[in-house]
Amino acid sequence: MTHIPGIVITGASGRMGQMLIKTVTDSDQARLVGVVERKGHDWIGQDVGKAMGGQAVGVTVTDDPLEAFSQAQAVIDFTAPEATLEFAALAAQARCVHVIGTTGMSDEQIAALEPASRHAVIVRAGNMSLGVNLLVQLTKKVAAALDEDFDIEVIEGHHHHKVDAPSGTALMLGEAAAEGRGVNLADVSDRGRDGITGARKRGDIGFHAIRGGDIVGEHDVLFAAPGERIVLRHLATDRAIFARGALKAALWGQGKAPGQYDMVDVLGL
Ligand SMILES: NC(=O)C1=CN([C@@H]2O[C@H](COP(=O)(O)OP(=O)(O)OC[C@H]3O[C@@H](n4cnc5c(N)ncnc54)[C@H](O)[C@@H]3O)[C@@H](O)[C@H]2O)C=CC1
Ligand SMILES: O=C(O)C1=N[C@H](C(=O)O)C[C@H](O)C1
Repeated sequence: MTHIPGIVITGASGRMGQMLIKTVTDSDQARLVGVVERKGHDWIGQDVGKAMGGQAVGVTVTDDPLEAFSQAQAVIDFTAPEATLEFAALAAQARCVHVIGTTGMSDEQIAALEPASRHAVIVRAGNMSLGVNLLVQLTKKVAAALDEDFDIEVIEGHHHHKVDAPSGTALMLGEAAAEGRGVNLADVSDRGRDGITGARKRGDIGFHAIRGGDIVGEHDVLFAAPGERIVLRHLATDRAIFARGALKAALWGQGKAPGQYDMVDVLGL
């Protein structure tokens, strides 16, 4: 009989947490074995199906991540940077695949994942959807084909609850554009202009963030030259695309060598 991996979802009550719980419980390729919320949350101790307003699913929400991880083969984590760092150490201790969707991590926080990745598989991406990861590849290609006559701007839109900007996806797209051009993103990044900024610097990659209503996630990469413009666009209309990608990553990571991977590895793009 094929082994069906047990999955823990962190940030159970969040927008992505609830979508992930639904995706895993609906799947016949994985089992939901644990759900974690932060200490003091009113879901702790409740059956997560009931807490979500539906039928009981036989999994109780806990604030003890290590206890939950020790029953599992993978942890899917869409929470917040500090929580994700704590979960990385615990997932490594439990030898679970750690799928990280959390965005807004600083360079130092990303570097701090390294010790955990010596003991366990980490799959991290600012966007787990097939469409965006394909767009990343296209952005790299287009940027490599065009010279600096084409100004590159990344424009993103999200719901009014989002706490980080630019989005993780915008940064992935900016990195891809910089890589295609053969430059360092840090050297050319220009974020959110305001005031008398002076004329646009040739070669810069600009970032702009819109926040409003219930926008799930929208990303444009604009290549603008005198006389013509190219726009590469991804529109997310359903968070299920991120949850499906994350579950795919959790299954893909089973039996892989410890290390850090991304969705390009998972999807073979
Ligand atoms: N990579 C991707 O494809 C995607 C990434 N995201 C990212 O996922 C993250 C979460 O997004 P949302 O679900 O919209 O946010 P949210 O605010 O709805 O949910 C976050 C959840 O994490 C929980 N949490 C925070 N600290 C915790 C801790 N120490 N222990 C346990 N739980 C903790 C909160 O209580 C909350 O339930 C964000 O960083 C967002 O940018 C969101 C969608 C797609
Ligand atoms: O916070 C969100 O909602 C999203 N976050 C990710 C990001 O920062 O790019 C992915 C997606 O766009 C939704």
